[in-house]
Amino acid sequence: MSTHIGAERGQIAERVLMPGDPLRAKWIAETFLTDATCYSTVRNMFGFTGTYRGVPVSVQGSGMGIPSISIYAHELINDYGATTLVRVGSCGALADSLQLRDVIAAIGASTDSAINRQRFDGMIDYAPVADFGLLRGAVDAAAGRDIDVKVGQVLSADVFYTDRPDLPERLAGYGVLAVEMEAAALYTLAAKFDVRALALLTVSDHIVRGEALPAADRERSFSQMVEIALDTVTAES
Ligand SMILES: O=P(O)(O)O[C@H]1O[C@H](CO)[C@@H](O)[C@H]1O
Ligand SMILES: O=c1cc[nH]c(=O)[nH]1
Repeated sequence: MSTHIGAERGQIAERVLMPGDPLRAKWIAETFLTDATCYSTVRNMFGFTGTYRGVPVSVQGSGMGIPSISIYAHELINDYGATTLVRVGSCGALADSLQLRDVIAAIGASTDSAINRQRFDGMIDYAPVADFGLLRGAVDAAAGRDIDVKVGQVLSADVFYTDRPDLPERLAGYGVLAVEMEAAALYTLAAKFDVRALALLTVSDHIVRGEALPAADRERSFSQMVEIALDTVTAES
């Protein structure tokens, strides 16, 4: 096992879906995968492997925030050989055009995290971006299911209860659709280790309008996003 995942090498598929919520991981495995088995309960950050249309797929909870997803993505890639990581998360909408339950494919992720300032000595504003093949695959998969996926940039915020709500709202004026807390780290680590990553997000609340879905819906109702993710990761097999 690795430091934070209780699986043997070979128990985790090359294709991994990564919800922040470990109970969303359980719901995805039980609802969408065939013959899913749980390979890790360490810290209750559940991981499952099964098949989707005959292709091995794993689902690993990432936890909330950049430090947590960085640990799981690092170990999935370096200890278990994961090559395709698709985050399936929730987000808070900034753009007026977005409605609750809309699905976003994050083409890039701005962040207020210092991870890349540290990495590049504060000299470079690194731009974490999605893998283009996965992004195109997700757009095609959504079209095949008649789902209107919104492609755009998101903010990966370090702080959920921010003292500076003016900053995300200002970013909305620069095309940032929504706020979540992990994509920038996932994209950066995927680039560092030469693997593929994409963040798909479902709008669970609207930050500007003050609308929100309940916790049970965030855990167990984002079927469209999950189906797009599964179609995408299994498209080339
Ligand atoms: O629903 P998940 O995937 O956890 O994603 C979003 O929800 C959490 C905050 O409530 C953060 O992790 C944010 O990125
Ligand atoms: O990070 C997040 C996720 C959902 N909603 C928010 O407002 N922020």
